[in-house]
Amino acid sequence: IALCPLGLSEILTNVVEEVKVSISRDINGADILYSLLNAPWLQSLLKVYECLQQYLQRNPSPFLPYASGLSQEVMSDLRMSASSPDARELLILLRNPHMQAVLSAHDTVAQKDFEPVLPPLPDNIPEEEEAMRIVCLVKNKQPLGATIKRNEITGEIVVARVIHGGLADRSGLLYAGDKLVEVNGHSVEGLEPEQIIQILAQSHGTIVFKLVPISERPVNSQTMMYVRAMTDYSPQQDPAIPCADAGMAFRKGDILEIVDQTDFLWWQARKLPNTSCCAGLIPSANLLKRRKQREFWWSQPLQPHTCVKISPELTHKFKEDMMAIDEKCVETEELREEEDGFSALNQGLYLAGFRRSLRLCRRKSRSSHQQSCYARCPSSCYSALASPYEEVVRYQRHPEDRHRLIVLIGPSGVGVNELRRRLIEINPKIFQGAVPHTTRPPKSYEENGREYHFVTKELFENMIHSNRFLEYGEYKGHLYGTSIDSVKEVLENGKICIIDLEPQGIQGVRTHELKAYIIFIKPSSIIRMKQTRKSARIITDYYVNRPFKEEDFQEMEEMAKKVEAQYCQFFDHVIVNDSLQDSCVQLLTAVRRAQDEPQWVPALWLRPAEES
Ligand SMILES: Nc1ncnc2c1ncn2[C@@H]1O[C@H](COP(=O)(O)OP(=O)(O)OP(=O)(O)O)[C@@H](O)[C@H]1O
Repeated sequence: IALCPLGLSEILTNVVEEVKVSISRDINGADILYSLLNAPWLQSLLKVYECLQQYLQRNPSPFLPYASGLSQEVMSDLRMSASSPDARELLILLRNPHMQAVLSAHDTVAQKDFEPVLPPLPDNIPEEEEAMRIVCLVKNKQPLGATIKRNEITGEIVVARVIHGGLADRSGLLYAGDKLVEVNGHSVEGLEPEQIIQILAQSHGTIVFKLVPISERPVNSQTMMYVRAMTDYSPQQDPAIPCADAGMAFRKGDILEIVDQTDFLWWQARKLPNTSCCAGLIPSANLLKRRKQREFWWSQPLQPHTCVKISPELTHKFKEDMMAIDEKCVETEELREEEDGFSALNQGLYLAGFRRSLRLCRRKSRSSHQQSCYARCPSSCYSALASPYEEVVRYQRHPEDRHRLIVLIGPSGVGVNELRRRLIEINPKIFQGAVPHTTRPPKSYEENGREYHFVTKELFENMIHSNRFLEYGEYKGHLYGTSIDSVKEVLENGKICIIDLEPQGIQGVRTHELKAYIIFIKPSSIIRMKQTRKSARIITDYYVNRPFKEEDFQEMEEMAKKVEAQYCQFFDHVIVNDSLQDSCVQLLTAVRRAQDEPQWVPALWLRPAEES
C-alpha cells in the first residue's frame, strides 16, 4: 500500500466495485464482503488514516509553543461573548480536561521541555572496559525495584533480582546477575551492600550505575500462573525473606498472579485485581528448603503489615479449637418428635433438604464434643489445607454445562436455611435443594424420594464406605445424610442445586463434577441482630423454635469468626445477613454471577484426570 500511488480509499472504492460484480455472479460470501467494505465506519477510518499519513510525510513541527496559553485567552473571550451556538460549542470543547491535557503535552513538545536533563556520559571510560554499561536512572518516589547481594565467594556485588513492573524493570537496563562496579562515581569494591544502600539513599536526581552486564540474560519464557493464597503472609514478620521491603503481603483467599518463578524459593507476584503495580516477593511453594542469602532493597521500607506470618501450627490449632466449642444453651423442654422432620408442604411445593435432624446432629456433635456429624473429606483435602497456594484458572460456565452447585456455609442460627428456602420459593423451577437420605422409617405423609430417600442402615453404611455422602450424621439412633448423587440428580435436571453444609464438608464439594460456589453467610453485629431477630426462632437440640437470647448471638458471632478464620480462603462470596430482604437480593445476584460470569476456580477442576 505504501508504494501504491493511489490513496487507500481510492483502492477501497475499486475493490468495492469488483466485489459488487462478484455479487451479481452469485459468488459465495461476496455480499458479506461488500457490506463490510462499504461500511461507513471503515470509510471514515481510512480517511483518518490517510490524513495521518499525509501529516507524517510533512514532518509537522509545532506552529506555536504556547497553545494552552492561547486556548485560555480564547476561552476568556468566548466567556465574554459566546452568543452563537458554535462559540458555545468551542468553549465546551476547549474546557474539556482532555483537550487541556493534549494542549499542555503539545506545548511541552514544542518547547522541548524534557525534564530532567540526564548528565553527560563520563568521557573517561577506559578503552578496555568495553563490556561496561553505564546506566542512568532518574530517582523518583518509587523504589528502584531491584535487590543486590554480595557474592560470598568473590565478594562482588551483583543485582540479585529485578522486580517485575518496578522502575529498574521498566527501564530495561538492569538485569539479575549484572555486576555493580560503581554507583554515582563511588567504587563499590570492598563495600557492604548496606553502604551501597546508604549512597543510594543520599543521592538526589539521577543515579548513575557502572556495571558489568551479565553475559547471558535469562529468557523469561514462563507462562503466567494464578494462585489462591491459602494462608496469610507478612514479609515484615518473616525472618527468612531475603529482603522484607521487596516482599508482598497477602491474605487468605487473595488471588495472586505469579509473574516469575525462576527462583526456587522466592517467587514474584502481583495481587489481583491491581496488576499494574510493581510485583513483590512471596515464598515459593518450595519454601521449606531455604537458602541462607541476604539481599538488600534499594528503597525505603514500605508500610509495616499487621497480618500474621504463615504458621502451619495455626491451622492445626484452629482445628482443635473448632472441636472444643461449648454448647452453652441448654433448655428444659424436650424436642417434640413430630417436629423432627422439616420438609414443608407449601402451596403444593415440597422443599426437600430442610431436614432438622441433620442440623441437630451437627449441634449435638458440637455440644457433646463427640463427632456425630461427618463430612466427606477427599484425600486432596489435607494437601489443599497444607499447601500455601492453590493454582486457579478463570472459569466461565458454558450455558449448556451443568450449573455449579451453590453451597451456603454459616454458623448455626444465622439464617442459612431461611435464605435457602426463600431462594427456592422465589423460583422452584430453577432452584432446588438435594433430597437427603435417612434410615428412619417414613411417616404416613412422607414419600420416598420426596422428603427423604428412605434406605436401610446397611445401604446407608455402604454409601458411607464408598464416599457417597457430602455430610452425614446420627440423630436419635437414625442416620441422616446429603449424598453426592442427590445433588447430581438436581444438577442433571438442569436446575441450580442449593445446599447448606458444615464447613468441614467444603473440600468434598470442591470437585470437578460439582464445581461448588461457596457463599459464607455471616451474622451482622449483635446490636443489629437484637433488633432484627425479635420474632426469629432458634432450634437447639433440646428445644424447637425458641426466641433468640443474647448468648445465642454471642455464640453465633464467635463461631462465625472461627469459621471465617479457618475457611475464608474457600469462600467465593460473603453475605452479611442483616436485613433478610437485602440478603435475598445479594444471594440471588451472587448465584447468577456464579453461573454466568467468569470466576476463579481450582485449576484441577479443569484437569480432572489429576484430581485425587
Ligand atoms: N436477616 C434476618 N432477619 C431476621 N430474622 C432472620 C434473618 N435471617 C434469619 N432469620 C430468622 O432466624 C431464625 C434462624 O434462621 P435459620 O433457621 O435459617 O437458621 P440456620 O442458619 O439455618 O441455622 P440452623 O441450621 O442451626 O437452624 C429463623 O427464625 C429465621 O427466620
